[in-house]
Amino acid sequence: MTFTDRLFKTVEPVWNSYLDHPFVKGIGEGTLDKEKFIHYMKQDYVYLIEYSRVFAIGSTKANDLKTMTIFANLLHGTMNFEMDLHRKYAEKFNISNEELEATEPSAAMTAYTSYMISQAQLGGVENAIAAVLACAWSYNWIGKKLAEWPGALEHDLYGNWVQMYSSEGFTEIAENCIDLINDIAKDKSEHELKRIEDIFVRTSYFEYMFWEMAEDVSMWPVKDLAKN
Ligand SMILES: Cc1ncc(CO)c(N)n1
Repeated sequence: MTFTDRLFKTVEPVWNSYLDHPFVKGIGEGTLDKEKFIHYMKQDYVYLIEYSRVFAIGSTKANDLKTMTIFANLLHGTMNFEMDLHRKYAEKFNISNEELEATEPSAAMTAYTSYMISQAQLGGVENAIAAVLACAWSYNWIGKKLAEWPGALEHDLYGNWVQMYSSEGFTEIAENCIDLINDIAKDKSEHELKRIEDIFVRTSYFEYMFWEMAEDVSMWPVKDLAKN
């Protein structure tokens, strides 16, 4: 059993709950309210900007050129392949790239990305890959599941989302992350593996929180008291 086999067994119930989530089901069934999707895409764009920083930290923490290059390629793939999806959706919704980039961050987006960045900064390269793994892997896992749902790939609004996350290009990003953490885990003690596993579990919880934020179109759990 690989380390990622162990990780999947740990989080499988959490990941299965993504497929039951109304937002994810709405994408797969093509029934999602467009306004909820617009909120999600804007939050996800600024999420990916912060998430990209974790790949940059991973390159910094890498102990060899091969690993440094893997993180640099993942950074490039996220900024120039995955984020094009959001820019194309924004164009469809008449949202400029500048407006997209200036999206006000929600509490869930802030908490999730702050956790990933802090974990990556607090540890070695194993923390950086552990921090990003649930993100890339769970989306590819969801994308491939939804691709089997009738009409999901062809839906005129949400089909592109399912196509992206089930695509060969994104599968390569996810598999690069999986291969990297399995390689790094080879010489780690059980204590270290448990610590890395905890980061993966918490980021899997954060993924669910992000779906909740999208479904509820939420920002912060307090009124905008700071805004006069
Ligand atoms: C919140 C979130 N998790 C994972 C991915 C996949 O990169 C994404 N785009 N957004």
